[in-house]
Amino acid sequence: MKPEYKSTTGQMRQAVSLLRRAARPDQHHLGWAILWLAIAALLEVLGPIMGKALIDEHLLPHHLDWPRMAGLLAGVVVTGWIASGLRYLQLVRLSGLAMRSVMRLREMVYTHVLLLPMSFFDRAITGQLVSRVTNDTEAVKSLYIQVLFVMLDSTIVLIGTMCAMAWLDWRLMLIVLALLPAVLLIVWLYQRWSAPAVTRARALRSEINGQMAESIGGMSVLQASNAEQRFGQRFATTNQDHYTARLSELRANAWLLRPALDLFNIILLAAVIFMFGHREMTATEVGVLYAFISYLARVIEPLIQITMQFSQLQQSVVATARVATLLDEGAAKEHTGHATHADAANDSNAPAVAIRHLNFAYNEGQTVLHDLSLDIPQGDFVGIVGHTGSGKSTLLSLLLRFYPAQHGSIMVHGMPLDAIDNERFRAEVGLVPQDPFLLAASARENIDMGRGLTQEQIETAARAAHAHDFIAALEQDYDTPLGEGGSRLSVGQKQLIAIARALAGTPRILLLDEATSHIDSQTEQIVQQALDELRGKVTVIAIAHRLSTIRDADRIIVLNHGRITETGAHEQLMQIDGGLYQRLYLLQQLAA
Ligand SMILES: Nc1ncnc2c1ncn2[C@@H]1O[C@H](COP(=O)(O)OP(=O)(O)OP(=O)(O)O)[C@@H](O)[C@H]1O
Repeated sequence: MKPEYKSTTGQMRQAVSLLRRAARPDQHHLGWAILWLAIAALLEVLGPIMGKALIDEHLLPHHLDWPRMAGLLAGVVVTGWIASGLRYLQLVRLSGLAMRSVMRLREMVYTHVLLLPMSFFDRAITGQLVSRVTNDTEAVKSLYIQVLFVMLDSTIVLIGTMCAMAWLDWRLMLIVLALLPAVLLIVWLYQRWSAPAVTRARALRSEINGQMAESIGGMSVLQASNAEQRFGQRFATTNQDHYTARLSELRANAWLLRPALDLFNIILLAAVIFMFGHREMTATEVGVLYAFISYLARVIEPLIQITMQFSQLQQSVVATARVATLLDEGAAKEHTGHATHADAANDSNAPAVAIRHLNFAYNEGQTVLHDLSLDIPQGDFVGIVGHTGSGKSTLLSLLLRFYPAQHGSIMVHGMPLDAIDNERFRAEVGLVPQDPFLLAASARENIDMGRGLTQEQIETAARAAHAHDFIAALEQDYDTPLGEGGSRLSVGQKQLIAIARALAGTPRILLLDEATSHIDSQTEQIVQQALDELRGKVTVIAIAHRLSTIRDADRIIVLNHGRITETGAHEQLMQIDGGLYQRLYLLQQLAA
């Protein structure tokens, strides 16, 4: 995934639409928050008006009406106090909204990632993806608090204060208003200056996560190839770039934003005092001056608040836009075909797999499979062999619907692959991958994989895979935690668990992608025995590098540069003088 440098407006639009989506169930809170914040702003605006009344009507004319004076003074204090209380409560309300929205957003992102097509993961970098789900969604929370609370609150206070100023002296208010566009100019300049740095800093942080995850994941290879220094240097460069990007962001803040706003504050005060200086001060104008100066702070402060949030706001908008981009990434085609298990089961004469004129390329112009046609009868054991890169795993990926074929067709039990609904398809076809993927969970959970299977189903599958005995010997048998990636098992045992997992779904077709490549001959025999017991009941399609494992297959398919060059049983293929299979087999015999 490359960092996307979209326009700020584009990012903002993306971010806002995502925020609205995530906050939809909490929308009513927003209405209430606006109402209470408006009431708080009104109360706050009342303070200087009461202060003005105290000065103009009592202090200057020495009209010492103590009860009314005490009332006005208490009014100034109490309105300010209630306004703060209301504002605090709205902050709590909006923070709750923010956290619930982030929770929803995380769920949305994770569920979406689970549905992405395999082609997406060919490009994706794990660390960056994890960063989207965790860091970026967390940054969205700041966006809620900033946009919803600070911005909303500050805008309401600003509007209230301007109205109160207009009521006191509209000409003075106009002067203040005329000067406000200067703030917008400052903010615009700041944004232009700092936006590229903000985007860059985020992208680099993601890159840092990516590098960390990659290095930790491949630590044994990294250390064994003495690459620590090189990786350390690469990391240091990215880290330095990140530091530089953050620094230019801070520079924009320190050199432009803060000084410009302070200067603006002084200009505004000077303008108001200058206007008063040019007028004949009457006694009543002292109160107005007091109220005006009080209000000026209430104009400047929200403006500073709004502008000071921009740096955080930009970071959050960038993060939110990246989450939105991930959510826009097309999910894998939802297969909702009506061809169910029952339909397929009825067609008992149809081949388990029928492939016609299949062509496939990962990237345009680089065809990996060329015009493949093939029938695999139900219950057959078929081996697929060929050189590295000949397209064996690709063929399996297409049978598993991980990628759509560009030309040609694949039928499973007489049904076009696309027409079978997802759930049935996954139940029908089991996979034992080359590298068994084990969760940091118990043996039971690893076989079950969230399918809600009974203990009996799990045990039957484990027995069929010859995994029951070693699982039963673990201290908590099926409930024993297997460690991260199944670290407490041998490679062969992991493979047997993976076979048990595939068998537990009672598939009618079992795909094995070099399932015996990492295991010793003894374990291989166990796997072989397990597969032999499935013969006739399940259609087995096995990719094999070690040809001894498919020697007894009903049919062996030899792939060469994405084309089927030979097919037949072992004996038949051995008859083809100079044939690829014969050469591969003899080579392996020699090596043994
Ligand atoms: N995700 C991918 N994106 C682009 N090209 C790919 C991808 N996976 C495989 N290829 C290419 O497709 C070709 C066939 O690869 P494939 O993995 O199917 O071969 P294979 O016969 O299974 O090899 P091996 O025996 O080494 O596993 C290779 O040239 C490979 O580089």
